[in-house]
Amino acid sequence: MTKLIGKDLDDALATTSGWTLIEDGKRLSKAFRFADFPAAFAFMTRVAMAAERMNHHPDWSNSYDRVLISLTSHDAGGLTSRDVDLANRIDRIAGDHSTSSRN
Ligand SMILES: C[C@H](O)[C@H](O)[C@H]1CNC2=NC(N)=NC(=O)C2=N1
Repeated sequence: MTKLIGKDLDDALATTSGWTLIEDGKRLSKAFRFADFPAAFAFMTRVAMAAERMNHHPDWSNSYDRVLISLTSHDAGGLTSRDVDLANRIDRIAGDHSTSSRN
């Protein structure tokens, strides 16, 4: 899988919503907030199953009703289409859990 840089990275990011580039464009990051811990953990459970199906996994942390997610392709040392696909999949799942998401 080739690393996304420059215009290819910009074009791919244009398909995502609310994700922030960090670490010199090597990682995408987004913070989510849910109604409570059970809602946050239900979201994480669904994302975990999607990640396992895609064989592409997030780096994330959870504090009560908040989940902080960052995505990178460890084997490519930067961002690939897998990260963009997973970001969009995560947003669809979050939408099902009526969250207020922000960077
Ligand atoms: C062995 C397994 O296929 C690899 O470790 C996969 C698993 N999930 C992964 N997830 C992410 N984010 N980056 C990877 O390089 C990666 N590699």
